[in-house]
Amino acid sequence: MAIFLAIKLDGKKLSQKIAGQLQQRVTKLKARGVSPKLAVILIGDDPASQIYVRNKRRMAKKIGIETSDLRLPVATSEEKLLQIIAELNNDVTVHGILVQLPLPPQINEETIIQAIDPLKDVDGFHPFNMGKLFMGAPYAIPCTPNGIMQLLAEYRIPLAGKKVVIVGRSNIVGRPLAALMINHNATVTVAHSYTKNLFELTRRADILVAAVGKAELFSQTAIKSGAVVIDVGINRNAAGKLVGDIDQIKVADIASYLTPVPGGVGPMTIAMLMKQTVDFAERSVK
Ligand SMILES: Nc1nc(=O)c2c([nH]1)NC[C@@H]1CN(c3ccc(C(=O)N[C@@H](CCC(=O)O)C(=O)O)cc3)C=[N+]21
Ligand SMILES: [Mg+2]
Repeated sequence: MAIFLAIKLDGKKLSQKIAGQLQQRVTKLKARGVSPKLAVILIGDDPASQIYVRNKRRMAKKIGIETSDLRLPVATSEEKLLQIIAELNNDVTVHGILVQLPLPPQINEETIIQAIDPLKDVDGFHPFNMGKLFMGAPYAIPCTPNGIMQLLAEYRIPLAGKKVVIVGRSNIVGRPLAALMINHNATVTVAHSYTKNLFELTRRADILVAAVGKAELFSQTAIKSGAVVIDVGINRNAAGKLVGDIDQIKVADIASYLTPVPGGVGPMTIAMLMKQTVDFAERSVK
């Protein structure tokens, strides 16, 4: 069996390169009197959402994108949230709207996602955008899957004809990533909690994407020698350390490429959110 020392798929580095490109586009937009603006709504105190909000504010500032962060109490009603979304939809100075998920139980996620103007839907979660994506003609692309695709492209990792196994079928990651991979001619399998003999399946993958939210679930026995491994998980282990769904140390010895946690998929998600906002702002003046 060949021994690999996985090459790091450096999301932090690529996200900084993308930020530099976006900065130039924002400068041009501002010269034309358009200041790209992203509105973020955060309800409650989901830990992953807190990290996301903090890091995206930082990157937006660096690029020159305006942000308005609205923090609402966990008891906020659906009616109130719908009213805020309607105001943002009608505000011509706002180019992108993002409502942090998950939402508290009194608010229906589907109702909220459908209320966002699809042309301002930076997450790409609206049925219009999901439908376009699944038909192979995307308008807005969900940020985490888009970030994964950009990272694979940067490292020239071919997708056509490759066996891709995605573990996790969320609307945020698994489902839209499957659509993108199909659009790039990969052969895609989506596994989930009902999948039988999970590791037998993942061991056949040329490219494995782990998006289940279970700390270090996948180790050497789950992975083919030389596989490309993408770790989407953000979990806390028993010691309170941020860890992915992949046992990074063990898998680094057999994978050909591996995304670290942190510094892999997370920063790419944010870079794609920024890119989507700038794309929307440019489309608003074209
Ligand atoms: N509508 C919606 N869209 C989302 O895309 C969405 C969401 N809601 N809710 C929460 C999850 C989670 N998420 C993260 C993105 C980046 C990092 C991130 O920056 N990660 C850094 C963490 C580094 C640090 O510890 O600061 C890294 O992996 O390197 C984390 C989490 C987006 N999500
Ligand atoms: Mg995301």
